[in-house]
Amino acid sequence: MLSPPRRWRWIREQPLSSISTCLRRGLWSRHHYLWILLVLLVVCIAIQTFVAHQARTSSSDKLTGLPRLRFTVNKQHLFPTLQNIWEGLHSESSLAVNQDAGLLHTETTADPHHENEGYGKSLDNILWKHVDKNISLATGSQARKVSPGKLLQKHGDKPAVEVPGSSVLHGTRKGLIVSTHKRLMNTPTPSSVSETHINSVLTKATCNPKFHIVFLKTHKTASSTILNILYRYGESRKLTFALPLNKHSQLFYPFPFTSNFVEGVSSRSVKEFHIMCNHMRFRKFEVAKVMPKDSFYFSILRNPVAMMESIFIYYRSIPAFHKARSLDDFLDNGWSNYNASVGGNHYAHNILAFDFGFDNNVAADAEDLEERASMAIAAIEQDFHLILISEYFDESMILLRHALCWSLKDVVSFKLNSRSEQTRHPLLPNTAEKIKKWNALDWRIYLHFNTTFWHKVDTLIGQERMKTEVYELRELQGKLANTCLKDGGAVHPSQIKDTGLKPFQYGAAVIQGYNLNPHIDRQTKAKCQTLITPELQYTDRLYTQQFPELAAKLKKASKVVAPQRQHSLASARKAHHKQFVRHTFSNPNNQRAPTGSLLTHKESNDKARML
Ligand SMILES: Nc1ncnc2c1ncn2[C@@H]1O[C@H](COP(=O)(O)OS(=O)(=O)O)[C@@H](OP(=O)(O)O)[C@H]1O
Repeated sequence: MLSPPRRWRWIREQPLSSISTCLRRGLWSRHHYLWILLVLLVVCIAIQTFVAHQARTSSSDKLTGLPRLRFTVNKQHLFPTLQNIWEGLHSESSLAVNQDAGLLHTETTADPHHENEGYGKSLDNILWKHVDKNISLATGSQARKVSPGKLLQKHGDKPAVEVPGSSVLHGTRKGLIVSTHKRLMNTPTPSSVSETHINSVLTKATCNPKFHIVFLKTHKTASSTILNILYRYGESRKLTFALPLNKHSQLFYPFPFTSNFVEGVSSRSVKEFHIMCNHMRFRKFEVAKVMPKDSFYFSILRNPVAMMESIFIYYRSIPAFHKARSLDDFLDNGWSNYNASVGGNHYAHNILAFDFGFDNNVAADAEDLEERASMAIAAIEQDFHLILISEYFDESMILLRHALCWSLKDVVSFKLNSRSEQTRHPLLPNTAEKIKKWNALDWRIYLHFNTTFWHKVDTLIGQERMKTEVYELRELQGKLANTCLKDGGAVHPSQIKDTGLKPFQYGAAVIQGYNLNPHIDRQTKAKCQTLITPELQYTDRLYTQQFPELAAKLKKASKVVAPQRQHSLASARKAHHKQFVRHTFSNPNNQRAPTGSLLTHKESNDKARML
């Protein structure tokens, strides 16, 4: 062993050419601690670089759908989504939540819907490619251009329908104080989830599109436009609809819904229904017999003031309105003109409450009005995941698309079932107040859900994001109108060239429709046509696709009746319907059915007029 001074000398005397010698020299030099620090520094930098690289890789994995984890980890469990939160909050127990989430996950990977997704997408792509082409053409001066505003009324800052009293309504946009509110605070709603959590969900989330859906189609609330969205979504993905028995257009409204109103239930010919969306008088326990447990329930409400103006024109022929010279005349003599036990009169009084399955006959000064309103609101909160607002249709679509985990393109639409200006009647200043009083139950329900709607917007989406998405949606709709429509907007029914696309006309209303742009190719035309196909024709088509044999039988039956009667189709259905209803309502359990005509306004009329 060399002593330290001799060791330094020996190292210094070694040739510098060798690296090991160099290192040894450094380490054994008097500044060797500096070398140790340098090495530690290099190691630290290397570790940091490695960690940063790993983080980048994993975040890009999340964005691309976690490809590395896909086969081993359930994404839903990694990042709770907006959709999960909605479901979770409405499930009856945490156990149920877990079961449902598991169910959804299994179905999402195993369901033919997902295998078929490409089918729908490829057809959609044809349309969207065409739209994009049109946009680039539209930048040239020759192109027809339609602003989003021409096709759809702008909402948000301005009410969709200017009715006296709408300022009152807009005053309540956020600031509702309904006596029922406190009581309902304990009801779990999506709004009770913290905003921070939701925002983090919105930025990180991946989610699975929902396709088990129940839409309660309320009256005169823009529900036909939503029906069209659901029909298109389902048809392009080959989903199964819970359609009315015997090719009816409605689920035997106004009778309280019963599971055997649905085609394929009694015969057990349909294994699973994906979407239920035709008019019905809601009864949750009966709907639940038909629809999967994890179904998403939603509906739409409209300001009862604007709604009543629409109803008065559309259902002008119901007994309650018969004698009235005007809406004011009816409202001034409401109770003397209105007999609740006469068929069809339910349209005239608290129709929203009626459609949701409640007793609609309550006076504004009734002692139990507040209690009944609270109960109705609590029941709706319990049964429905989301309640949309017609006045804010575009905002509603954004909320819906997030809840269902759908794309923006999935919720584009053209306004359907809209009256021409000539059949709209401006209301006198105090008429709005009279309507609120006459429909006191509906008014309370509407106020409550108008508030929860905006609360959801604030907590789940945020005002800024909502504005951006509404803008994008309107842009898309404008572009779609440029591609699909002749003259870019709705026309008087007499101007509709293709009679198969003419909407059903009823009462004193003139319901507008659309003409297709004649300069589009066949495939694009087929796709555009789905956007403007009215409710009755589309329901007919889906029934024929889903039940070809039954549809053929019904067609044959109607041909037999045809020579005897002009109104062949309606008559055949009427016979089937009467027989069915007699059978169904001879059961004492179904005695809740209201009296009056067995057929609804749409069904009792001559469909041949329109088909
Ligand atoms: N996108 C959009 N935004 C706002 N409002 C809309 C939209 N689509 C339809 N509508 C209006 O909704 C009314 C028709 O409602 P429904 O389709 O539910 O009627 S029906 O009960 O099925 O007959 C009807 O109202 P009125 O025109 O006042 O009668 C339509 O104009």
